[in-house]
Amino acid sequence: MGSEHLSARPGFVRNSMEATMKPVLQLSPMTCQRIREIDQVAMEQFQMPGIVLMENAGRGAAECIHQITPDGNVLILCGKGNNGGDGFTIARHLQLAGREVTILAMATTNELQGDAAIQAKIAEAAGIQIQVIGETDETELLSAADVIVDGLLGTGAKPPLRGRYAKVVEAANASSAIRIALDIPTGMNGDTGETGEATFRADYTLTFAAPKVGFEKSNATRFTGEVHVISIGVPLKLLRQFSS
Ligand SMILES: NC(=O)C1=CN([C@@H]2O[C@H](COP(=O)(O)OP(=O)(O)OC[C@H]3O[C@@H](n4cnc5c(N)ncnc54)[C@H](OP(=O)(O)O)[C@@H]3O)[C@@H](O)[C@H]2O)[C@H](O)CC1
Ligand SMILES: [K+]
Repeated sequence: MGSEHLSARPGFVRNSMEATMKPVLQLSPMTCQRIREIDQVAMEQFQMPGIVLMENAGRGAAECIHQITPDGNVLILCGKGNNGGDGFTIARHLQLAGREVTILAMATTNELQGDAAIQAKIAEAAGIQIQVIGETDETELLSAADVIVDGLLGTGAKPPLRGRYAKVVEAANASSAIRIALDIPTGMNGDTGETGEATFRADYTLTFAAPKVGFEKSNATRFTGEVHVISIGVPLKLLRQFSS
């Protein structure tokens, strides 16, 4: 059927954004460890490579970011792990949607491992601008951003923030940008909701697979902002195994 017929069909969704599918099953809040078990089961029992989970996470988060902030340039802060890997993935999808995207990476691509390294290499090949901390004036990058995405630390964080992470988080918090955290605001313990002296103060947190139990603790909302759960594309059968 040609596209000219599609739009004639009653109820045709004109804006593809409205067509974004949501899982029929929403998981209850979980600990970081339990979330990481979802990753393991998806890979071991459902043959889903980690890179597929990361691609789903990144594409879903990019669609949400584009809906929340349809305009303005986007600066994505990428840590050394898979939270950073999500950031590299998001950069490609936002660039594809016509957005101006820059990555501020906490490590060089060849210091990365696994799925994060793959996504970083794809982003490099895609010509996405990647600035490495210490080799650029991050203060200028952060103050010029309209939207800042926190892909520094997620469920693998072990407080306190090391090296330049605290300085980057504080500079991001001091900016006038809209701040969006990936999975968990950097500096927050996803299980307890406890926050360190430097914690990313997000307007929105796009969390993967399920909300984190720490988000329910008092004053956590001050750092998570509005929480959106992003699907990582695992089968409904797996979600049912993890729904209490
Ligand atoms: N199932 C899912 O929900 C999926 C989640 N995804 C994303 O993956 C992250 C978890 O990735 P992981 O690599 O396990 O951990 P992080 O990226 O959060 O951080 C680990 C790296 O950060 C360094 N680190 C740890 N603590 C600190 C600190 N306090 N200061 C500085 N650096 C820190 C750590 O270095 P080490 O030397 O300690 O090893 C690591 O380099 C999850 O949050 C999601 O975003 C998948 O993308 C999709 C499926
Ligand atoms: K984060």
